[in-house]
Amino acid sequence: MDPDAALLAVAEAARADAYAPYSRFQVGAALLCEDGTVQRGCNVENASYPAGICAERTAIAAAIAGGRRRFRAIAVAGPDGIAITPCGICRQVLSEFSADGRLRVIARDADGVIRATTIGALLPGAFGPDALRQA
Ligand SMILES: O=c1ccn([C@H]2C[C@H](O)[C@@H](CO)O2)c(=O)[nH]1
Ligand SMILES: [Zn+2]
Repeated sequence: MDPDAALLAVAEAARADAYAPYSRFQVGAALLCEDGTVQRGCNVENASYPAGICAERTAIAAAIAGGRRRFRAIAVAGPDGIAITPCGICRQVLSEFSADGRLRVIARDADGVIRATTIGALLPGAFGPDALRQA
């Protein structure tokens, strides 16, 4: 199987773990780490709505907590027929761990076609760790 399709299949499986009783919009993520491991993520909502966290960030947090900080790609999957693209907060968080902006971001478009881009294309001119080092 094509590597993007394989990673997306993990993201699609991860949707089943989503805790999304409020939006009923289940999202799964699969984060390919530089060591070849794949960390799953899913959205985790909360009765206090703003406390909810997206699938992309649960995957990042779990990977970091597991000692992995270098990532190659992330695949994200939502309900069939709906194009998913990481929200602004997730773009910022993903960008923190992709100094060169080359982290690959994979998802299906509304027609189900697999599309890949980079975090640098999704968040050009990102504010990053370098800015704080210069202060
Ligand atoms: O890329 C996305 C977009 C949305 N969501 C979640 C947040 C919320 O729980 C629900 C509806 O926005 O979907 C994600 O996890 N990732
Ligand atoms: Zn998000």
